[in-house]
Amino acid sequence: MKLSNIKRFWISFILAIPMLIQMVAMPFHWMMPGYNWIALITTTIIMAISAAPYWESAWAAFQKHNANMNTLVAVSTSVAYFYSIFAMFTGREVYFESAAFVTIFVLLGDAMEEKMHDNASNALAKLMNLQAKDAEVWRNGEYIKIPLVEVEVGDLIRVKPGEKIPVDGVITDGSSTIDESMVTGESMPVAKKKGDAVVGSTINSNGTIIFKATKVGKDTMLSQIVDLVKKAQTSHAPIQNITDKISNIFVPAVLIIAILTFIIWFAFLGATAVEAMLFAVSVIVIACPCALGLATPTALMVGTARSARMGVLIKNGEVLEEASDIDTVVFDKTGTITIGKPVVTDIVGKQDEVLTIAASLEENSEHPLAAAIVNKAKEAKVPLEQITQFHAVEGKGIRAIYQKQNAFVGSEKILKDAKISQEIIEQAAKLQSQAKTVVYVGLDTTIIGLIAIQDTPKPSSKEAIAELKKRGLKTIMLTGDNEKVAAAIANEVGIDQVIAGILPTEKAREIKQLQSEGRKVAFVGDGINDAPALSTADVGIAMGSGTDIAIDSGGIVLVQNDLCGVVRALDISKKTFNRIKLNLFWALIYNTIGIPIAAGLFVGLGLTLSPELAGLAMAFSSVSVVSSSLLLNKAKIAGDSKKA
Ligand SMILES: Nc1ncnc2c1ncn2[C@@H]1O[C@H](COP(=O)(O)OP(=O)(O)OP(=O)(O)O)[C@@H](O)[C@H]1O
Ligand SMILES: [Cu+]
Repeated sequence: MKLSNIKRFWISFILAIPMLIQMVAMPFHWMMPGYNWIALITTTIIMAISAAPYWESAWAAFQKHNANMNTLVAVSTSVAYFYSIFAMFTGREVYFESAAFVTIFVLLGDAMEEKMHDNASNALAKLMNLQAKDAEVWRNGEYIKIPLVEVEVGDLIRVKPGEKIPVDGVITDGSSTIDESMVTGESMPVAKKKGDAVVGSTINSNGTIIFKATKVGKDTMLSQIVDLVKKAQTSHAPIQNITDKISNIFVPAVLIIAILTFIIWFAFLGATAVEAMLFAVSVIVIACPCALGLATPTALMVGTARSARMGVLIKNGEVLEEASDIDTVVFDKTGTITIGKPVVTDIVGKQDEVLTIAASLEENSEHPLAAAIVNKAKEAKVPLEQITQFHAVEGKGIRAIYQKQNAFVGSEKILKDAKISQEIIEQAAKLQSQAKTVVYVGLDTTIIGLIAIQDTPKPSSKEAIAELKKRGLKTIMLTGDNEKVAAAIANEVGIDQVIAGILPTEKAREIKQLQSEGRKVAFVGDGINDAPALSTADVGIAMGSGTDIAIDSGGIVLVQNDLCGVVRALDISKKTFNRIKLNLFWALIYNTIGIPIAAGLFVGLGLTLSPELAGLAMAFSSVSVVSSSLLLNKAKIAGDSKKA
């Protein structure tokens, strides 16, 4: 028979009601008829149902020469129980209620934790239930409704206004606004048109759209989020090692203190054996560190779920602990601080010639700047020419043979011995100071022109950086771009410091350098080519694009492509970790204050603690730890408008 802790708690509690009545009636000198027998029978059932699992676990630990929390529960309850049986048949006073209530109170803590686990997994199950049940899919010349599980990658799916989008995909026809709040935490609906990505389980509000499924089943973004949160909730935080260590010394120490308490009272202070035994049992009960064991997991469970609702996915307790202690935030520039969709703004030199050569080369490049130049060429309708021997010089630019001449496009670093006129130098400096990236376009040893490209900061970057600085964090921008451009952008968004002109491969080294100066560094990047920097930093924060999450790359993943998520991530980590510390404090203070009282040190002041009261205090400390963790749902987090 496998009963849940919650059920066991209620059964035991109901069985214990007669003993409770007797305890209340005691001061009025009323004795329940047949009380001893009633107490013996009900307590025996309670021991069998509720105490036995603790005894078994304690016995298993004892065989391995270990002692754990269950040892304390087992020793205290079995001493009270077996002594009471002995007392009953030798005509002495019984203490069945001590055994029963200590068991019930220990169970209360366990039941609360179980309840929290259930609630947490229910919340996740609810998230999965957000999925549509079926989908309207194009099959054999018409749209037909099929169950969700039968949808395959590549299917064309029609979604009408007010319906749920069944799986992840890309719109092929139509446009609409879509409510993505359940996945991103963003409450504003997002306008989407042909070519835009959609996420399963979000709600289509006003237009009919047709989209092509790209991810189904376990691969959808929602499934991945649920998986990640599940893992995070049951993960371990390093601070728990302290808890484990404390428990390891604690339990044997408590048993020794209990034995000493018994000996001192009985042998030196003139107490009867029964009185001395009750002091010892109280010591064991009050010292039971079950609240200590609840302190970290319950807070982690609430904190990681809360952050997921805001579009911040924290991978595990270790990341959360690190993130609570960050003093420096390093940002990648392109696509992180800026939108990442650069556009050509100025061309210096013979416009058509410069653009033709640059675009002919850039057509072969994957760099974001290349897309800007190729787009501009299309817009200006200049013809592109064939090139040969293309090669990209990482972090510098590109080279190729264009009409038998050496052509190149890139930063100062690619120029080598090309001659630059004073006029070009001045032009470049002027454009750079306007926060525009300047690339040089050259043939053999002459610079034939410049192309200025602008990538504007995201609207939220400035505000997010101001919030970080308000929290006393140092902000640094890391970029391969030129110093002047970097400084201009940094100035625009309020970044403290720039590290510019570095190669992509050097980014991780720059972070190590900061760490060697004693800084605790978070790196924020887009997760595509920043993997080494993300993993070198104490905390790697990877930005998602709102429809795709780079789950592997960072310890923290932001669902939205927005720096406000960084502020939220650091805030919730700090709040959760502080809550863990507070929980540990409360869990320990009960034991520390309780033990001397239970041992009878303050008998002179009339202050004592019976085993039942000790059990109540212990239960109360578990309850206060669990409630304190639940309060994290209510803690104020910047930018979280949703009520928990
Ligand atoms: N395909 C290219 N076309 C033109 N210039 C290029 C190209 N690739 C690199 N460059 C030049 O090299 C510089 C550094 O490039 P890199 O890719 O390291 O960084 P970035 O994209 O400018 O900025 P960030 O480091 O913030 O992503 C660019 O600013 C540009 O001047
Ligand atoms: Cu306990």
